Amino acid sequence: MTKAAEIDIASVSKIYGHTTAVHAISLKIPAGSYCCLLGPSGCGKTSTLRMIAGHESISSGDIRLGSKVVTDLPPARRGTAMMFQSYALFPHLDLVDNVAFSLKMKGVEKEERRRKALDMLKLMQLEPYATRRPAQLSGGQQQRVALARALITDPEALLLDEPLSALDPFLKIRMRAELKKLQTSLGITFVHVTHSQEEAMALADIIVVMNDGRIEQAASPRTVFERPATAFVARFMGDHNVISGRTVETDANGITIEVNGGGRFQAIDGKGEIGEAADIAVRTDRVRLRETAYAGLGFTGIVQNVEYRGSSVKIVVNGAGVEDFTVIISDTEYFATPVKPGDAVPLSWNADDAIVLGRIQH
Ligand SMILES: Nc1ncnc2c1ncn2[C@@H]1O[C@H](COP(=O)(O)OP(=O)(O)OP(=O)(O)O)[C@@H](O)[C@H]1O
Repeated sequence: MTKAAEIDIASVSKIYGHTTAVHAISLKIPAGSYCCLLGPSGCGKTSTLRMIAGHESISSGDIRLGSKVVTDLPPARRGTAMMFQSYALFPHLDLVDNVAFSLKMKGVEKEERRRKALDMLKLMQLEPYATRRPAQLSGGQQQRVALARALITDPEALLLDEPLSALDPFLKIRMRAELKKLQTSLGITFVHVTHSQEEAMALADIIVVMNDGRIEQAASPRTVFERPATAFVARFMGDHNVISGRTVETDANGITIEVNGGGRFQAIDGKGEIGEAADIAVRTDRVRLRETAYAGLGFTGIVQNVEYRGSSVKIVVNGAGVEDFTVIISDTEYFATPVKPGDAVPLSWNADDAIVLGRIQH
């Protein structure tokens, strides 16, 4: 099982009646990569996954798996396999028959499909439970049966719809590591739908952040986190302050924006037209407290709230026309000289910790 296929989604839309769930998205998922489709409820990630699987028709556009256009092929002929959120196991069948089910549908004769199912159960370390029914297993074991059942068809790509959501937090983290290990050892393309940025960061080679049926950014976890393309991505990934204003200056290094009724802020790495609405992002953990701000790279604000988090402390500040500006500092730094609500504190950051965010048309 070493074959893997690139998935090429070209200008694909999904329209349900009057609702456009997916707006002409284009995306190439490299062969053998772990891709997470990430976004809030209703952003179109499940529709996208189901169109790749063939469980949902494609309203317009094309999907290729490797060199094959699969747009109009039924699920079983695409070379993909899907693992459902609820696992969709048959309660009255034992594990061998659950796992062998799709081979039975394909007309594979009994001995061969039992042998393949047992091999698959062995791969998932479920061999001792082969004669049990799903209800006699733990949540994590049921998930492994669902994986075995999807993988028995020897797919080029495995599609997973919120595969960890039914598990308790402890098991979720353990199964997450197992999924990653499995993907690495099989070498096939995984596409995994999740609304958890932490899960996507932990697993993915490519994170595709979706919002309102569109792709806001598709890049490595590090790029998505350190260089969010849009205000939506910066907010959704968390740990960024988004400052919105209008561009008042531009130069080769970037732009300066002015916040409505407030201060001016510089950011690198972006372009803008004078007078245009613009957003910049500043990492919450890159802001320094009590160092005097120099032009455009900080401001003095009033502390609104202080939250102790153990190894760090979260401080929320208002000032210069910016509300709820969040600063995360280490517990050591905080307790050396604590601040409290009502205190005025200067904040500053380095030029390369403020980046210009793009806007996409909705
Ligand atoms: N069968 C359907 N008929 C009509 N509208 C649908 C159908 N399925 C999904 N939608 C709508 O399409 C949009 C995208 O749904 P989709 O399930 O793809 O989102 P999602 O990002 O996977 O959300 P969730 O995380 O809640 O599953 C939503 O507005 C949803 O209400």
